[in-house]
Amino acid sequence: MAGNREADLGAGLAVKVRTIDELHSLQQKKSGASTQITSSTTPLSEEQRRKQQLQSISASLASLTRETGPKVVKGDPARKREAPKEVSHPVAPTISVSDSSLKFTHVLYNLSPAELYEQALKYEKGSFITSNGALATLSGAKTGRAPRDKRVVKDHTTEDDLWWGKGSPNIEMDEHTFMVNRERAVDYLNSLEKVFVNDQFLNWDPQNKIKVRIVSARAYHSLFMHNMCIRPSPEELEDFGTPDFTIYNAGQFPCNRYTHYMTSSTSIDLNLARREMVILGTQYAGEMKKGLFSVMHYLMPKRGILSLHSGCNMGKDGDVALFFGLSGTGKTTLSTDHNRSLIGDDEHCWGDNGVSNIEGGCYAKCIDLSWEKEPDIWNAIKFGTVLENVVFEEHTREVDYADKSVTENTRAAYPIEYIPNAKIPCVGPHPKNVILLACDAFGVLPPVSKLTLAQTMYHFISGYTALVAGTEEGVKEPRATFSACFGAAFIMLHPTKYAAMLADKMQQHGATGWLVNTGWSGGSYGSGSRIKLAYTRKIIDAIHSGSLLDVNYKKTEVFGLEIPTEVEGVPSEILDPINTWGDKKAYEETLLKLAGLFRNNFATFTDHKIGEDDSLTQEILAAGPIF
Ligand SMILES: Nc1ncnc2c1ncn2[C@@H]1O[C@H](COP(=O)(O)OP(=O)(O)O)[C@@H](O)[C@H]1O
Ligand SMILES: C=C(OP(=O)(O)O)C(=O)O
Ligand SMILES: [Ca+2]
Ligand SMILES: [Mn+2]
Repeated sequence: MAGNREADLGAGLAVKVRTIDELHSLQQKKSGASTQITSSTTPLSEEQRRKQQLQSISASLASLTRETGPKVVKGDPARKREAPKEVSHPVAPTISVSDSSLKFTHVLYNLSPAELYEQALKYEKGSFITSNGALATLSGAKTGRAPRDKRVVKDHTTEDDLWWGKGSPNIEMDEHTFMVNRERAVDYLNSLEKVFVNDQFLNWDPQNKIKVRIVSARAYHSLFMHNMCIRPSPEELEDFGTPDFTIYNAGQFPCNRYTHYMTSSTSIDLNLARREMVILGTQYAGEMKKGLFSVMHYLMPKRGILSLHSGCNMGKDGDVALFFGLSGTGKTTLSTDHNRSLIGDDEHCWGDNGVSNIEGGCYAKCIDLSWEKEPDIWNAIKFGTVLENVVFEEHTREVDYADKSVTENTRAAYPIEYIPNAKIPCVGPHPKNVILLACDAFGVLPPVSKLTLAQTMYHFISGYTALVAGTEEGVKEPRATFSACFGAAFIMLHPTKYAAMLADKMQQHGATGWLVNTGWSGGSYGSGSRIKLAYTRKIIDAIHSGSLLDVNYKKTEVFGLEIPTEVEGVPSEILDPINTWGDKKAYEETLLKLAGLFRNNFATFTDHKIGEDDSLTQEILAAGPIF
């Protein structure tokens, strides 16, 4: 027995392999990702399914103006044992066709975060693991969106459907130019040894789910979209089929300035008829998520569903709040609330059954992030999270969130379930409160005011904020901005269309509108200071609990806003901004200056009717500042 035991021990400790290669082959086992299909139709064999998938990807990457593109094969070119065997082209290329068709492009299909980390760390300069486990990446020369380079194809349908001209974000291009850029992007992607393909979903409302495919050249982009879109289950992926919308992200490669309509080396092109988007000349990952948001702003209203640039959360009693606001006004920060479940931080739909998040992740600003102020966001920065453009200590890899050396617009993209109280699936009932966030750099808007429906519409259409530096290119300090529907950069139809839908839904479901200034108090930017996040949170708490409906109000001059005289946990004197200004005359002047800006901005909307109801249009026009 004793002798045998020794032999057993020896056998148990030694690995049963004969070569090092065999040993390495033991390390990674195939997971049984594919489950038994229980549908009534004849199930496809694993091989048939793979073949269909490859054909679909191959079709996405086909160069439309050439005989063929390269051969598409699945798998990492670095893994020699998966030598390309399968060729998906219907016709075998002959030597008379171009060289590109003789080449192989490997497709890295829906890789896991761990695999994407390895790809990024091995092949993409500027990729590092930070001490919290996140993947730090650099987005290159562009660290914010480029709205002046966003183009939309004007064709016979979009010509009448979309909002064009002054104030519209839709810069026109023609179909031919789109195809020139598309071919440029596809050729660039096909010239690479490998591309990443993500097949994912948008919209948690099962009846209005959209299938998206993202073809990109960087693991960073693939991981970003893995986090930001809804992740399919293995079964859903097997049944994915043809995508409803495809992004070609060739961001490392510029557009050609000799191409008609091009004004810089960057172009983000949307073709609604082809259901495609092409990105050239910018690697800022936010373009992809916001590009898809634009698509939803077109598709959803066609179905009677309102698309919203808002955060959304829900209390224990099922009370839902929407947080509208431009970049940097606090949608992500304030919808991430330890006492409430998070439905989403940025993009939602409001339909007949309630609200649904469009995305599967959050994209938080992380400049000056601290555990004390934003613990949930801090804790979400861990393995799997993409940390864009942050600076870290070279040895410990500890992130310095205060460092703006690369950009002010540093970001973290993480799956929504990284927030502990995320509501999965990300849907909820009809909203009770609609909170309009404005970061007022002039420091004259009250920290909170209760709005009438007409005022809510007036401020929704105005979409005022001081654009905080960073998210859009070339903005170095806060500046007053008006952006219709708090998202003019993303809306596709005329703002009054969305406004009419919002008014209708708010009326139907009895939602209360609020205006919350998360910006300056005690003076304008430069002399005053930003309202403490802790105070804003107290104000938001009082809105959620309903207690703010039961306090006394007074009406402000000029803007005619109803402001509470007290809010629990907030010093009463700051509730009326005039109290916080030392120089009262300067306050009056600044107030009138801002009112003038509002009036000028709204002039473009005065000729438009909002919905069917003429009296509402008149009320909205009267709900602006009076001076
Ligand atoms: N009073 C305040 N309310 C909300 N955010 C504030 C406030 N003061 C400072 N901030 C900061 O402003 C930023 C808001 O950004 P974020 O929530 O990402 O905006 P959005 O999601 O609307 O783009 C965060 O960095 C947050 O810490
Ligand atoms: C990513 C963006 O959204 P936000 O700043 O609203 O979070 C953006 O506007 O580029
Ligand atoms: Ca946004
Ligand atoms: Mn945000």
